[in-house]
Amino acid sequence: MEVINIEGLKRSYNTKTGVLNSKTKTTEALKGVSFNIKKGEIFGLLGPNGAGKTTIIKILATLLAPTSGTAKILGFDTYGQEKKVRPNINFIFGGERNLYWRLSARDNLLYFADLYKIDKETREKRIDYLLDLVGLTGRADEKVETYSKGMKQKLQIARGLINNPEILLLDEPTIGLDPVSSRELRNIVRTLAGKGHTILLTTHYMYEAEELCDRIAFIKNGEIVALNTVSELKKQLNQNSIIEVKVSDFSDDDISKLKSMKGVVEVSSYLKDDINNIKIVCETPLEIIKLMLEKFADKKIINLQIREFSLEDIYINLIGDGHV
Ligand SMILES: Nc1ncnc2c1ncn2[C@@H]1O[C@H](COP(=O)(O)OP(=O)(O)OP(=O)(O)O)[C@@H](O)[C@H]1O
Repeated sequence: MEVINIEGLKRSYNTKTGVLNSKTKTTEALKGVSFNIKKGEIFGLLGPNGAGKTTIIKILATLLAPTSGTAKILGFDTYGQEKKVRPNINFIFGGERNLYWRLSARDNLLYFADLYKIDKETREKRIDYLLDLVGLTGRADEKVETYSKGMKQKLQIARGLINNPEILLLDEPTIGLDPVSSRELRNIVRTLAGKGHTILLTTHYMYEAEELCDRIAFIKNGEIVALNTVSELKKQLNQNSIIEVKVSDFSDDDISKLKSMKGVVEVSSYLKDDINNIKIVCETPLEIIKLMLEKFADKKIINLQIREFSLEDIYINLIGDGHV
């Protein structure tokens, strides 16, 4: 069952430039975006700064009107049917400061529960459940100002779940968090999806998207350039493999020799601690390795591995200069 339907979504921003003789500049942040998300899915929006990801989240969150096209949640238009949409959603923008720092976690949640007019009995049970879900039960009655960044972000997640929303919109949920806190948050997101919540998230962390997302849309300059599961995206890229080699005493001439070997598509390298770190994109990795060991028998190969394309390789291929 699809719970989010986006169809031909466009959004422009008009900004005035200059003070005297000011001119209006129009930015087309979304140029006709369409996609659907199924119930219980974790869907990732990936793309460079300014691609339009937050604009999509804001339109879905009923905070921004589209210029044209539609964004629907559970069949209700996020522009025009806001009152039908809002009880079913909630949103969290990474690093936002809309918690009350002088209040405890529990009192913050009580306050937000009040805004949603949640009855007393449900409210208390839900708050206990959410504090437990995000691992804050032990500190629930301490003031938020004494919390670490990770704890505040976990409380944001609890805040975002206070109305038990079917759909949760997360804009860079783990920004600025340490690896342990990020992992804990990812586990919470996974648990939520397991319970049937649908999650749309943006992130600049490729491993996060790779680990969490059922499907990913890459967005660039306000347009979707690819949309699929990670494994399908990898298949679509091409049939090549990557060989990574660490070798000492490798000259520019040797790199040129590598590049001219049959079956080699692309070679890139960088020097660190006097060791050449070489990445070879090729069609037949085993043959290339055999040839390399023959041609460069006098070189000291420290490490050699064949690996599959990562999401980061796909990102660079789609969003960057077309290379990997
Ligand atoms: N309030 C605004 N006024 C004018 N232009 C805006 C406004 N908000 C966003 N834009 C422009 O719209 C485009 C898309 O911005 P958006 O914030 O959606 O990108 P993003 O993909 O979320 O970027 P980031 O990864 O940096 O958060 C950018 O060119 C941005 O400058």
